[in-house]
Amino acid sequence: MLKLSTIGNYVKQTATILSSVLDMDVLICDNELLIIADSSEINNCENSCLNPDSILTKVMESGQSVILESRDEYYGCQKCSSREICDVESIVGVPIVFEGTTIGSIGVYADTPDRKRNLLDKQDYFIKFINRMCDLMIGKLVDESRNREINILRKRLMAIMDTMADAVAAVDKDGRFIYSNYRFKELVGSDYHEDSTIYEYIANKEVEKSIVKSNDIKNKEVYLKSSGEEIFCLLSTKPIEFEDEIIGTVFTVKSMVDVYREVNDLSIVDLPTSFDDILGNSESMVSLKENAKQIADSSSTVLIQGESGTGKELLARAIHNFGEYRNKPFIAVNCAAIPDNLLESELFGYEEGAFSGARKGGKLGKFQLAHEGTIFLDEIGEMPLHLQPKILRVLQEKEIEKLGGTGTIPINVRVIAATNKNLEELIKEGKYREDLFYRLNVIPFKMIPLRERKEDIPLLLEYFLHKYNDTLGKSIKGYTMEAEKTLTNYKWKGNVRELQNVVEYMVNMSSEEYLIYENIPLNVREHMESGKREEVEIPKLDDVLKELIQKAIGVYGDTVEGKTLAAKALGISRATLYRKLKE
Ligand SMILES: Nc1ncnc2c1ncn2[C@@H]1O[C@H](COP(=O)(O)OP(=O)(O)OP(=O)(O)O)[C@@H](O)[C@H]1O
Repeated sequence: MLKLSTIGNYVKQTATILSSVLDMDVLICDNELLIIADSSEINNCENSCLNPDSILTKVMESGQSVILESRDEYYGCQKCSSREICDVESIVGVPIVFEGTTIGSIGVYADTPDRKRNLLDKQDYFIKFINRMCDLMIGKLVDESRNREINILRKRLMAIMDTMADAVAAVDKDGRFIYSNYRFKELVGSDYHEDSTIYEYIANKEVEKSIVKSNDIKNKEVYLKSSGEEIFCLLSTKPIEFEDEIIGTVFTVKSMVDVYREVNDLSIVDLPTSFDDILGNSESMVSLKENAKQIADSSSTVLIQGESGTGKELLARAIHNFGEYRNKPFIAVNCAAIPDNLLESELFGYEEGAFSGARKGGKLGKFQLAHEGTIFLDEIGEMPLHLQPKILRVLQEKEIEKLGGTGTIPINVRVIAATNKNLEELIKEGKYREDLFYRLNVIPFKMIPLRERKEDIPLLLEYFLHKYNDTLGKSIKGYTMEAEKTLTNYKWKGNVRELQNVVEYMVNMSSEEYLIYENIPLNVREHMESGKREEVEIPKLDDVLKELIQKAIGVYGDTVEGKTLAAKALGISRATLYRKLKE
């Protein structure tokens, strides 16, 4: 609700003007009877309230103008305590009405017989004039309230803009700043000053076109000047239109590092692999993990070679997550899974209009997305010959060129490549560049196939049994000796991946307490070296008993006391022990 007190000074000026034009005292109060202005010097009762019996109360209640010809007519004056000292002869009271609601009233007081005559003679003129002044006050009040609303809106908008992660700035037709949010000032840094133009921070022909010709820009890669440096950013613009005229442009700028982070957060399933996930206690595996930990922080290129399913990707992820790279992106690209003609744009990205069907705004490549982190190039042996020099260039120059692009983009990524191919053989066959191989093979790792670390198989069998018990809601206790021996001696061509799949199959097939030989998939059973089931020697019970009793006596001694302790340890009575010894 509009309040007269909001424009207190204007109300006072109005009272003064009315008083001097009409040559009478003027009092203006609001609908709570608070006196906002009083022209009489004697009755300067600002901030005080009117008597509820006053004539202006009546005006407010009725919403009509009132003319009091003599104060004797009005009961409020008759019982007024100031009656003796009051010199008011007659009064004109006019309500101040806004949209049907009385928000205050104006009283004009005649304090001499001449003024009274004047007031009464020209009452119509007086009321008209006072009403006109009321209209002016209402107009002022509406303006004031609109200004307040605009200010509130502006403040809200600025608060919203300042919480935005993107840097936003609005400029006029000359590129001069009208507004820039907190992030924009932060990005530009100490160079920023309000009375500058956008051209001082982004020197780019398209930016000029966007302002002058009101062209939209969508995700254009540009350099933004920031505290004496240049930051690589993504820019979008939108013209500001008002009454069919372009009056400026809004710039939205994102630092490329933020863009990569956002895209990665949204699109990459981060598997928090650690070295503990790489199972294996064999000497070869322990030393491989130790060496890998050693180089986890290094920016040098790593090449992991090994048969399929030996854990190359697992190792790459563990290296990334172990060291300083762990909070940066890990981007995996399977070079064999992407068709040759798409691989280049996938790796390096493309500019808008690079080819027919290219997306508006272009596309970021995997190398850019991996900026400051690790790119895992799986199946690097499948890299087509024509792309090999481009990979070599990233490794050597640390920059990429987008498809259809004109300039180069600096890239800071650690490359981990993996292959199950013999790259040296490929070089001999002319299918692989020797220089690329040596550039990749800076820190080499060779994954050990399962058949060369058979001692790790029981551990893996145990681990995957637990895993699939959990997944499939079963509680199988273990493997029969026959099943375990068969699985341990099998030549795992598909390595851990194959073993894992076999255990999953067996857990699915079993309805017993233990996984048995018959649960093993047929193809594994058929490919056993001997072509028949593994023989498991079962010792005679009496022989086992004999061995255990001899062991216990060996530990506790062949005395009466020793035999008592041995019987206890074996969980049998002393009498049984003596009987067995006798037998
Ligand atoms: N040492 C290991 N401990 C536990 N799981 C492993 C181990 N090695 C491999 N695995 C598992 O085997 C599967 C295959 O592993 P991964 O993809 O890392 O192998 P790879 O050598 O990269 O295979 P490819 O050459 O086919 O890409 C995954 O499910 C992985 O978790």
